[in-house]
Amino acid sequence: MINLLKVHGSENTFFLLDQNQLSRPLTEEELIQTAVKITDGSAGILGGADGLLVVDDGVHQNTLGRMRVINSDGSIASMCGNGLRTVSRYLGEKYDKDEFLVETAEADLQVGRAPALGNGVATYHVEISPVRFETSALPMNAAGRSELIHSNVVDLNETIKFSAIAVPNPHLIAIEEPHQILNKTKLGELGQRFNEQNPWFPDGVNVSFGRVIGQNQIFVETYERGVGFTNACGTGMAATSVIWTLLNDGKTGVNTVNNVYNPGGMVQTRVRQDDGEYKIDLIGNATFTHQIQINEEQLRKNHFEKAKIVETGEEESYQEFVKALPSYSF
Ligand SMILES: N[C@@H](CCC[C@H](N)C(=O)O)C(=O)O
Repeated sequence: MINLLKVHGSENTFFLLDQNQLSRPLTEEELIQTAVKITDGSAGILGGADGLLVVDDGVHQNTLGRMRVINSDGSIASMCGNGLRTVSRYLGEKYDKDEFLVETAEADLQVGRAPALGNGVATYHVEISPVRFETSALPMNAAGRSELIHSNVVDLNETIKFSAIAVPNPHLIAIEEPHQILNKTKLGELGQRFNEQNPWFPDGVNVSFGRVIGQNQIFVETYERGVGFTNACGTGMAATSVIWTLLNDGKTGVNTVNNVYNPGGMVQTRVRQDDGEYKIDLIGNATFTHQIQINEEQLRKNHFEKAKIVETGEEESYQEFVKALPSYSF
């Protein structure tokens, strides 16, 4: 029998598969098919999810394991902040380690256990890096601009100022300005437009709106590439924190801890500068909601009907934590 987990970080939901349990690992093509099927709200299980997290042994020395991320539409992502917290918890508990490195598509990232954000809420910190501002890193065709930081690009939208940043997955960020009101309809329109065939983002982009609430407090909502609206996007919140730091509005800064509220809860971010390079610490819940047991043959055929599913009970503590938070929306 193979054990899968249903997990979430700020209610950004995933299935987690450790390939070490399989008699032979699934190929990338097979993993994509599994991701599309299991995350499908009607064909999958437990109402589907936003993506599939695949854990394998690390190839790089000194890493405890490797994480790969497949979005619900089958596209591959280079990074996932909320997912990495849950993978970190999985690996930390499997190997009984508190601080270690996890291999991801572009970097080996420092992760570890952190003080609980709420009663009974397992909490992990993960490093988000590398951070790049070159539009070519997203990639983005930005009318000849090599960087885009809080700028009007009339082609994208006449009034909203955008920033482009790769962490290393691609993000387009708009932080609401005084006297401006950004709304969810606009976020959805932009998210859809930049994730179908379009002249600016050949590979699509995660689009986030941020609203500064107060000193070190911000609300962020994201339309994700390969998924659509999600309750939270860890890399989106990390990327928005970097852009907010660059705005110099006196409400945040390097090395300060921000509370980042999202539709699924709250995480913390700390933007650091190491040797001139930005890195972000993303701190938040790593909740396992369900344990799933499935026969290997059924998993290989993507037949999930006979899977045995057991609730962990962790969601109750997470919901208690969320109940105590202020709630915001665009
Ligand atoms: N939800 C994730 C990001 C997942 C990948 C993203 N949709 C992409 O395609 O880049 C997060 O928490 O960072």
